[in-house]
Amino acid sequence: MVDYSCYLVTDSSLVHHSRNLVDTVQQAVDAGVTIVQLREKELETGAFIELARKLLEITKKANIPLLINDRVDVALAVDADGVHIGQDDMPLSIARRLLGNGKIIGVTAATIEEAKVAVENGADYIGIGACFGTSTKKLKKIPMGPRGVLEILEALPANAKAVTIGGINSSNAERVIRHSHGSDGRKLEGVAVVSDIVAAENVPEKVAELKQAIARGFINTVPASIYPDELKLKVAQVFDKLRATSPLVHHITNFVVMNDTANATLALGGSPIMAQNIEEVHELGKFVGSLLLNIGTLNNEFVTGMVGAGKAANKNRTPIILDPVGAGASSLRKSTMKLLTDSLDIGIVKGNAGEISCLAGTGEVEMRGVDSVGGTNDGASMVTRTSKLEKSVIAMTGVVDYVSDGHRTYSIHNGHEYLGKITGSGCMATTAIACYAADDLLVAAIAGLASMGVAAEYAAKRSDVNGPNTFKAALIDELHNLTAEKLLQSLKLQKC
Ligand SMILES: Cc1ncc(COP(=O)(O)OP(=O)(O)O)c(N)n1
Ligand SMILES: Cc1nc(C(=O)O)sc1CCOP(=O)(O)O
Repeated sequence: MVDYSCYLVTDSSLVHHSRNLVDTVQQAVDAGVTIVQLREKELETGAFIELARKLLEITKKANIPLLINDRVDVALAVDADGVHIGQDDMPLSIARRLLGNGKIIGVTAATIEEAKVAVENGADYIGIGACFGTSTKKLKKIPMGPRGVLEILEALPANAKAVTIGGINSSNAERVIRHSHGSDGRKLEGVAVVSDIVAAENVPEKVAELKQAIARGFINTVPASIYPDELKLKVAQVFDKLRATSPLVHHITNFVVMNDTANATLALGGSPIMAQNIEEVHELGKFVGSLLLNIGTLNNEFVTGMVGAGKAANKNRTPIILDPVGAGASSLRKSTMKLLTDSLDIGIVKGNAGEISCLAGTGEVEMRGVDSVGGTNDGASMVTRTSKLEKSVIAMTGVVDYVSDGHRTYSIHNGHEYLGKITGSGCMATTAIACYAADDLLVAAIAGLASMGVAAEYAAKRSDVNGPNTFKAALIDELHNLTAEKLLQSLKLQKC
């Protein structure tokens, strides 16, 4: 059985200046890559064969396969373990005739049709790409993201094997593999990586990081169900922990709500930092407990900062909470949401019904500006479906709030109509979720929405509240006055 899980594809033009390609492959193999493909675009045949012989010596000692990119003649000359061919290379049937059945043949596919034809014609595995953008190769098509990879995978027979390639690195490999877990239990065999390994300063460290990320991606545990009373106790526990630890919540958020969300973070017990400049997000990333991305008022600086901070957060395993404000309202917002969900591992997405339906791609709930027009008749199934699709916890706000991790779905029946009469209450709910995100993400999403809902009920009851404006001030006060006991007493939580 071939192990495709950590697949190194070479490119000597990208090798770090401190080594040559042979050293790089030796180090990567020693660190545990499971298969190597020699991919050289500029080498003459003689030099290609010489290099292939050197790499074959390394891979044979480690008992892993060496494949040759495009060049069936070189594979035959050195008796390599097989080839990887693209759509414009030698046809699969001829390559098979020349190499015989004992050799591995991989074929690149960018569409369902290409993948199906390759499998029908006997490809041993499919290289699905490009998953993400890459500077290693000029791409002919827009990257398909993890969702596009899953669509191709699910169209193939259950026993077909596939890896994905294009922009894979140690900070997104876990998400890419996890995202490929299909409804029928199938998944990718692994990920193929060029620059993240060959250009790395420290190859063994990089391969170790990648292997850990890949291993995490393959873990497919179905979480145990939790009864609402047990969950309420967990909410009370995480509230006490929040007050004791005061985690730093990094916001890249819109300027309409920035001040209110910073105050809501402080009132609930977290510590806010608002920073979007790419020059500082990496430095800050080392210290924050969670990263909140809110697309409410977009410009290029915000988007660059979000992607940069998001990648750093994924690398540091810091949870990301996304608020796709008004995602269905314009193409810019929709494409930004797609960019973020495709390129980052998002822990929790919080949105109203319109935003969540836009994320799911169903458009079943319309948007007017940043607001949903109406709701959905079946919020529970909408969040469960979207969570399964996105592999993120989904928190959907409305008259009733719904939270799901794809396996467990709950509804929260707290709040007050004034929440819909002030700007930024949805963004504050996302902030509340981010304050709890150091813990289990399902619990965090419920605790955040519960805190907002219960604080809103206490605020609306106050004698000094006469309308939306006084309510907003009272809401910040009541987030500050919240206690674990109040949450336990007032939280109305149901299992769906
Ligand atoms: C594992 C894997 N998947 C896809 C490719 C791309 O191959 P190809 O289409 O032949 O393009 P080039 O590599 O020749 O640029 C690959 N090499 N490996
Ligand atoms: C060789 C290759 N094939 C692709 C495809 O889409 O078929 S993308 C790609 C380059 C992948 O390089 P990196 O890991 O550095 O992003």
